[in-house]
Amino acid sequence: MSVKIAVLPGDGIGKEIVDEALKVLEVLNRDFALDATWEEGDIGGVGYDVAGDPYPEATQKLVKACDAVLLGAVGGPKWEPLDKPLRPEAGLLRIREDLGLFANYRPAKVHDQLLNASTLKPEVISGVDILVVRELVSGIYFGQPRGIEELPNGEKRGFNTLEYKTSEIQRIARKAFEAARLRSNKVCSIDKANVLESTEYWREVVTELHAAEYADVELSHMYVDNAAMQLIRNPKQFDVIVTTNMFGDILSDEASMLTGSIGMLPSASIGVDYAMYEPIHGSAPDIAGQNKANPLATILSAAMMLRFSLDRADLAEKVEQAVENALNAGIRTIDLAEGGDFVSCSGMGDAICKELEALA
Ligand SMILES: NC(=O)c1ccc[n+]([C@@H]2O[C@H](COP(=O)([O-])OP(=O)(O)OC[C@H]3O[C@@H](n4cnc5c(N)ncnc54)[C@H](O)[C@@H]3O)[C@@H](O)[C@H]2O)c1
Ligand SMILES: CC(C)[C@H](C(=O)O)[C@@H](O)C(=O)O
Ligand SMILES: [Mg+2]
Repeated sequence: MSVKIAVLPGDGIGKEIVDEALKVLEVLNRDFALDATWEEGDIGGVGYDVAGDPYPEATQKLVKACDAVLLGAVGGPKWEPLDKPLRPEAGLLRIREDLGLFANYRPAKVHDQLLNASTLKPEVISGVDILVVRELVSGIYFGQPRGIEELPNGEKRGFNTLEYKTSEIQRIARKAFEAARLRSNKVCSIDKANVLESTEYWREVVTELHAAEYADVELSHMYVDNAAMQLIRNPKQFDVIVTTNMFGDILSDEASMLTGSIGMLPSASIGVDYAMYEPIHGSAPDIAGQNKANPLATILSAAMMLRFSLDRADLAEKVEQAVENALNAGIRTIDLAEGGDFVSCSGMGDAICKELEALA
């Protein structure tokens, strides 16, 4: 069956890393009977430059006409002076909202070959396999009112609103419990229920849903400040983490360093009708255009796309195996190299393609 992918490279390293994932898809088309086509669209700063909008209308149409979306990254200093709604990040938030991508899966799995690439001790991280399930279309990112206003005394005030509705908490918690059943059957819900009413309510809803429908899953709750510490102290205690939009953003970047580099963490953002796949990292302006970014997070995001949207779990496994094999062979991008030899971004893409070809 032929499938069509909307490819949105975006800004900074976005094009470099997405190009490597496309090379991998080309090998799958050629040697593994994948029948995928793709069409590129603009998002983020590139969208603003081309169409005056970080989520242009043409992109809105394209993504809705495809089976899945593969995105690189958005943002960069060039667009920081723009008004908020025109900035690249606003485009990313709009595509997530427009496609209803409420569940963001961010797996942090430590590869044994990279134990020494992490800044943490090998014995602390060996065997770590955490799935962060981040709520993606609500919370403080989207709450109203928000803004920056002038007060009567001439001082200014910036404000955002953190809110969660019952249905929004239930649907993300459901996804976390269901994911846990396919893993080690443990969910840790992370909140700040001791201070914030919105997450006090989050805890209440998660607890009720658990009792009513998921009592077979082990559920614990943790405050986010403790969770940030526990992730470093003893990350192996976690299986599935479910949390709010902002806490999930922060904790997933933290969890990425257990794996050695933020360049390793893929993600899947899933809604009812659409799905998008993107690395968790940003556009890395400090290394953009230098062919040295790690493309593995994007290649592994493409693997998640094969599994969840394209009904090709068999090919997802091949890609993941090819990544394992390349790492086993000692291939490293600079972020993983521990001061030793390294390959370029395209060199890593080539190495994965070569390993894939060997699996055909
Ligand atoms: N999903 C997204 O598109 C997304 C995510 C985060 C940040 N951003 C945007 O990206 C821009 C830069 O943000 P930032 O610097 O805070 O975060 P970042 O994730 O872009 O970079 C943080 C650090 O990690 C490194 N890094 C990131 N990805 C890497 C990779 N694949 N290989 C090797 N090293 C990598 C960078 O070089 C940098 O030193 C901002 O405009 C921000 O808004 C976008
Ligand atoms: C760029 C930004 C809007 C985005 C977020 O905060 O969700 C990013 O940090 C991410 O993790 O995808
Ligand atoms: Mg982030």
